[in-house]
Amino acid sequence: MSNTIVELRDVAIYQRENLVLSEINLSVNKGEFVYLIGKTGSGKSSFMKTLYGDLPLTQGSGMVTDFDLRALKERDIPFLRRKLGIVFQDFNLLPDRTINDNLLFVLKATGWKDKEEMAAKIEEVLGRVGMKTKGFKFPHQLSGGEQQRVAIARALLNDPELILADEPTGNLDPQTSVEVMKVLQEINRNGRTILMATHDYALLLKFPSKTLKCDGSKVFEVVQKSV
Ligand SMILES: Nc1ncnc2c1ncn2[C@@H]1O[C@H](COP(=O)(O)OP(=O)(O)OP(=O)(O)O)[C@@H](O)[C@H]1O
Repeated sequence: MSNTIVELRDVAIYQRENLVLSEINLSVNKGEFVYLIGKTGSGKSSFMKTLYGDLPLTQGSGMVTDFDLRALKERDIPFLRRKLGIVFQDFNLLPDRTINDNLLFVLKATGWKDKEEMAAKIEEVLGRVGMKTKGFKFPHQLSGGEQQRVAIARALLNDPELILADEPTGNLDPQTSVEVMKVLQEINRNGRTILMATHDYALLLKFPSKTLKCDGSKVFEVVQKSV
């Protein structure tokens, strides 16, 4: 089996007719933790959207897990998304139901049927993010950091091959950001591949890892200076 989770060759990314990024050549291997950095408007979100099939790939070639992005049809997208865990800046939890029911909703929507298996899975993912005892709460009863932990737990439900996190600490204070980051690091240590877009350079210094930068419509790997 291939060790590569993401492979982009000569990719250009457009928003409508505007070229956002071009000549992208990169791969992400299984088990890596990769940052995607760059100024606001440099194309980080467009890059992430291309990987999860929200922005069609029209130029170059791209593979994400075993999906060919150029050949991706509308009907393939739910299947691609099942191989991915996606975490956003705003936690996107459904406000009208408890944490357990938020997770149950996703399991049912992705084809799970067995009640006991679903309950066990929910307990497992909440345990991984340190939220096992809070499943009965509603999102508004949790802090931002706790809501983001739940969003990460939700991303883990279908054992994704790749976690795409777009500014996951963007709405959190510095200390809470570090806590959420530790959760992501732990998940990565357990073997999961993570690609995280961020503009939080303090986190990069605290948790150094492979870093890709969007700048001047290019994406390139940067070598972090040691602190
Ligand atoms: N739906 C859209 N339609 C047209 N242009 C868009 C759209 N979304 C983004 N853009 C443009 O594409 C470029 C890249 O935006 P993108 O959101 O990918 O940047 P970003 O690096 O994620 O920025 P931020 O850190 O502010 O989220 C910007 O010039 C933006 O104005």
